[in-house]
Amino acid sequence: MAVYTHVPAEDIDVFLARYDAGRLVSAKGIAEGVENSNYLLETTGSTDQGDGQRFILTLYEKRVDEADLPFFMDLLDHLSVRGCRVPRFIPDREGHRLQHLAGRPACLIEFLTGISVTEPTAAQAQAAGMALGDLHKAAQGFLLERPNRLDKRGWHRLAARCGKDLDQIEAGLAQRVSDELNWLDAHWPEDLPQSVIHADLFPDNVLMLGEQVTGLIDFYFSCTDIRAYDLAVTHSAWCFSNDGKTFFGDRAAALGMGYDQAHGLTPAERAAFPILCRGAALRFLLTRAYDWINTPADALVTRKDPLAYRRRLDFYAGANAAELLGA
Ligand SMILES: Nc1ncnc2c1ncn2[C@@H]1O[C@H](COP(=O)(O)OP(=O)(O)OP(=O)(O)O)[C@@H](O)[C@H]1O
Ligand SMILES: N[C@@H](CCO)C(=O)O
Repeated sequence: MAVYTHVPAEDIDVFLARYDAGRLVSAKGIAEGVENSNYLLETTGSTDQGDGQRFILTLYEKRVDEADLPFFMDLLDHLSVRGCRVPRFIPDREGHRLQHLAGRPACLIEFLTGISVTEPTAAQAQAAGMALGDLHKAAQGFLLERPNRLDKRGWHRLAARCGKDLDQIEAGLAQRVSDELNWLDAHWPEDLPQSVIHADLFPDNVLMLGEQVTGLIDFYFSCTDIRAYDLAVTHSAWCFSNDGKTFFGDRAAALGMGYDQAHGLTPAERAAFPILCRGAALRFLLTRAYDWINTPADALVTRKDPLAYRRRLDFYAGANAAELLGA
């Protein structure tokens, strides 16, 4: 589930009155997601904003810093103007995109159609690769910057906060993480091109109709970092079974092909790709491990399995760029 903050329908109706979005017809809490509270709103509205008369209402909970919201808002406007299917933040009649509701920062957001796939096909992975390449092209010229709090230094901080509790998840995991951090410190590429990246392009953040991408959502980790690292994150999320036990080479080759069609990797990015994938695997291993350790087992939020990413890490540690991206 992801409705941490319950808002009475009457309050949503009052909130909506600030916008040219019509009156509330229904408000349903959205179960998916773990970070924020999301509602799907239907309105009577006559408006040229949003897709039909549906909107997303997001209340920001723990990990999103209110001070970062202008970066996300301006980024989505920039990408949208350049043809990317991303949800814009909707301004109220006075031009304000950021509001407060039930004591939380809250925004009304464009609704995009589509569903997120759970078992992507190679053709869907190719479409996701193209959409990521298009995003990187469209991001050129976006001048705002946001540091990646989950960069290598952030991984060290997270590992320190998890400490020996990592061994409660799996015997030897604390040492494994420490060894990997040392290896990445010695090998992480420092001179690859940087840009704004999505940084969390999992299948649940890509809306699709069949093999067409209809929307990229959940930009709340977007930041400035190594551009090819974004492809590594996407690779880690799209090219394995959920438990990380099976690598799907056909999806990986298709993802790489799609990215090449839209943007492409330089030889240096390609050579560094296995290292970037190790970093991506460690990043999700650590955030999942931190949540695992700090979320009670009986909490309403389903904890994601950190070991699914330890297995990916093992795989990446033995792989070369040709295996990961197709010849
Ligand atoms: N603009 C949108 N258009 C259509 N559906 C959306 C939109 N934004 C969010 N959703 C729906 O809400 C769900 C949760 O959104 P989102 O992924 O942003 O939540 P979150 O709490 O940030 O979760 P997480 O970070 O765990 O992915 C999505 O899976 C999707 O079903
Ligand atoms: N995509 C992340 C969760 C939130 O970003 C994961 O699967 O661990």
